[in-house]
Amino acid sequence: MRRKLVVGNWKMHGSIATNKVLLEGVIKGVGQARDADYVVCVPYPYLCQAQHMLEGTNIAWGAQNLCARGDGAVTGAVSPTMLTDWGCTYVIIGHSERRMQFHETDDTAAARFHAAQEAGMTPILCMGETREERDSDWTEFIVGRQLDSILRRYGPGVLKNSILAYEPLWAVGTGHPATPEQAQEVHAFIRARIARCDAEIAAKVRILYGGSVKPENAAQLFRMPDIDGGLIGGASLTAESFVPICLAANALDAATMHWAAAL
Ligand SMILES: O=C[C@H](O)COP(=O)(O)O
Repeated sequence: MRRKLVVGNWKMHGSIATNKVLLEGVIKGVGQARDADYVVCVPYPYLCQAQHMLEGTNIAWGAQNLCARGDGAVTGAVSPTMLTDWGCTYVIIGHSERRMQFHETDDTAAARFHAAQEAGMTPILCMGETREERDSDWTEFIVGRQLDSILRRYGPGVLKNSILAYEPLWAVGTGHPATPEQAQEVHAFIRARIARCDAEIAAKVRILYGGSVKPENAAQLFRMPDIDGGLIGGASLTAESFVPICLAANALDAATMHWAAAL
């Protein structure tokens, strides 16, 4: 039984004042929701604020990127141990915005994925195809390549302590999410590809869907058999939209767990 997980990715949004309102609302809204896991990935300058406000709650915090190297002469970079110093337990790796706008590659994503694990964090590896790639029927090729960049370097064992996220670029920030069936198809493909290496790990790894998830569509997406929660961008910026998404995951998980326990 895979526990549902909802991760908010604030991207480059926030201020000390607005974060305070948002986090207070999220703590109030999901503080009692213990049947799923919740994380917020905040911009670096707000890690201190996240730690201060979330320590001792059921909401974890993380970063949106890291440098694969240890402390050293790398101007502008943030090392894995700097993140763990602020209590980060998760870090997003290979988000499409990093790949497109900062020229990050499968190779650099793999190195950062590994560095995050070495520092004791759980990396959230993002994968997904563009609209053109989907229209050319390349979805499995692109997502398979992104997944294989990790598998072929480190083997399936590294997926024990990691999260995968399918985020089709055509759905990110567009208001046009993948249908539950479209997302399920790719999630099932990812799981089957891992199962070729290790069936047990494939059955256990959590695969999130990201791309225009809203309170209105979250439950339908999360109900699909291979979708284990969501990576939420725009809708994670207010408690009014993020909390219902978190609660959708919580309610589904609670219902599924009670059902499974009754068998
Ligand atoms: O990391 C989050 C994704 O990029 C999804 O963003 P979105 O929910 O604004 O579409």
